[in-house]
Amino acid sequence: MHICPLILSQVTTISDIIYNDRQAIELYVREARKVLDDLLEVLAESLSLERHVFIQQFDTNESEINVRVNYYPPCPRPDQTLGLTPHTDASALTILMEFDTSGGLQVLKDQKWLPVKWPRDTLLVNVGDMLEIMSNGRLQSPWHRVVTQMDVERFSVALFYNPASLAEIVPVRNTTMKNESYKNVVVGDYLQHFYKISPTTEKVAIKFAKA
Ligand SMILES: O=C(O)CCC(=O)C(=O)O
Ligand SMILES: [Fe+2]
Repeated sequence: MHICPLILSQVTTISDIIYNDRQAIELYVREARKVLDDLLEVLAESLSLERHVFIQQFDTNESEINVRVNYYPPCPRPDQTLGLTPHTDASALTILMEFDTSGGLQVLKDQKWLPVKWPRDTLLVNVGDMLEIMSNGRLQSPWHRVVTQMDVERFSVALFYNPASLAEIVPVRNTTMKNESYKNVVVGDYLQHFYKISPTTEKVAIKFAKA
């Protein structure tokens, strides 16, 4: 469901009909945006960068928030069926909410799929490709997937935070650091590329933004 900018969100979607509570979602989105903006500043500081380097790339009126509701029904053959295929999020940051603690989200680390530890009643924040590009690789978007389970259904809500579609994101540069591997990229161009080649079997979409 497209939420921000508001001008694009007037269309009634199937999610409106199913969840019938747009106001609650909009309130959630407003509050989430504050948390995300704080996080962008704190993440920059944690990398010894100027506090504003990431957040300045998000226009207050034009930056985009999209919400996806994921439903994973119980599955008789979890060994043969994934809930969500392996991917990175194209966003800058994603906030994930799940409605029970049944698990299912996994992240690839050292070539192994590991269950993500997700304490009850907590939100999970995921770094997406656009923040990897903006941070010039100092932050990495994880390759993740969701597995199904035989007797358990699961809901999650993913909130994706992106700079405006026409914005050109600019990777931070620091001549004393190695690994300056990304170039400027227009958000809309990146998204178009990302969805054109997705799904993939490894993290290839982001090569589009390599210098
Ligand atoms: O369901 C989850 O926990 C993860 C969802 C996710 O990765 C996504 O929607 O991009
Ligand atoms: Fe994801």
